[in-house]
Amino acid sequence: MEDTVLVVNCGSSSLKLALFNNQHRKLLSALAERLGQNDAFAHIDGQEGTIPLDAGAGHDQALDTLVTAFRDLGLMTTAPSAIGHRVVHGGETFHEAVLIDGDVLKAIESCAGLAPLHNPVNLSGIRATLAQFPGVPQTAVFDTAFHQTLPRRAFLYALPEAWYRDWGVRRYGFHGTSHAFMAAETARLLGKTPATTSVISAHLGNGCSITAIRDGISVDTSMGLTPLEGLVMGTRSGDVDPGLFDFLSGKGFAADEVHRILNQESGLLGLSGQTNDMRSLCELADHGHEPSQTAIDVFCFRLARYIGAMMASLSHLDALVFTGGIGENSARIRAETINHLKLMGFELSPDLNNHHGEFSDGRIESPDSRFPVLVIPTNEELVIAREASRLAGSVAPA
Ligand SMILES: Nc1ncnc2c1ncn2[C@@H]1O[C@H](COP(=O)(O)OP(=O)(O)O)[C@@H](O)[C@H]1O
Ligand SMILES: CC(=O)OP(=O)(O)O
Ligand SMILES: [Mg+2]
Repeated sequence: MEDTVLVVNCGSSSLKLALFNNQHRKLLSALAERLGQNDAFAHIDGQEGTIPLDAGAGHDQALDTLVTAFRDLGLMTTAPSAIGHRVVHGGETFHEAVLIDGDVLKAIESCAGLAPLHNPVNLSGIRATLAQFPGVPQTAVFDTAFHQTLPRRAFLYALPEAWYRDWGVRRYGFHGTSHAFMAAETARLLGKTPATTSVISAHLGNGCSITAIRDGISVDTSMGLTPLEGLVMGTRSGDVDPGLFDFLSGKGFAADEVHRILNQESGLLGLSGQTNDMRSLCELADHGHEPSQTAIDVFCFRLARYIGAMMASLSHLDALVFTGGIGENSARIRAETINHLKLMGFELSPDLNNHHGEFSDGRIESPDSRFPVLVIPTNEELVIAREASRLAGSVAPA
């Protein structure tokens, strides 16, 4: 029986599972969605139909249901030899992936206040696999770890210094696993080494962030204390004027209400009044729905501004790279964004941008562009699987 690695990615309302073999080839993947709601369901890739979940099912129940289904279908005949978890917030405690033990669990718990939508569900995924697979080495891979190299000038807010010293109020940055993968892939595609490659990496999924990577190291990023800062996202506002809070409190809004609206009812959903899904938004805009086009315009303009801002941290640029569901699939969003950056010398080839999937080098810039522009599919799960098997390999067999 070959060794396998199970990768668990608990998002705020979803659970993604993937099983890799010891060559790090993906054998199996599954998704549970709408967790905590009445219509929660799960789906195993390659299988017909969906698996209903109990109304209000949480991450632990979804995980148990999917693992049972894997076993029943004969897709998972032995326990995995390692398990890797995506953990969103590692604070300043974690600079790299770690094997999970009681102390690590406590430390992840202590970061939960900084990522209330993410860390509690990450912990519930870890507890569920600890119960399902006792004795299997489990690894936590942190979104924040790659950004622990940010210089002070990039991670400090201009706030009373004691807030950082006493409470850890600073910019942490997220999606680090994806940005690290982008840096390595860009170097590979350009025939360079990561340590000499400087990249601006735009991860555009439901959550969106952009990172400046100087010679392989994260030196600036758009997300901050929490994954709310920065770019426009599916349901998150990204940057707003902090003066908004006082204004809204004058209108009778409580702090937790504002928090919920900025996280769950803003971004593309808030602007369009229709959907947080970029693909649907593009279709609506094509049918003349003006608020959807406005949402797209605000998204692209904010992104272009941030690409410009990331230049301040670099001494040279090897490539601008797009990834995540939007970055990988939407030629329109890439074109509208790059259109704002003519003065900086970015220019796309419309043909390569529209047909990038047909070429293996990922390049989409025009011959006149000052900088290469690439589209690279991210693979956070693969990175987590590699880290989990590397660290499990360091555990002495019982
Ligand atoms: N062809 C497309 N055009 C525009 N947007 C797309 C396209 N395909 C996927 N997307 C968008 O990608 C986003 C989801 O990104 P993804 O990285 O899969 O999400 P998550 O952050 O949940 O992993 C959605 O807004 C979806 O509409
Ligand atoms: C940190 C973050 O924003 O994660 P996601 O994109 O999975 O919501
Ligand atoms: Mg994602």
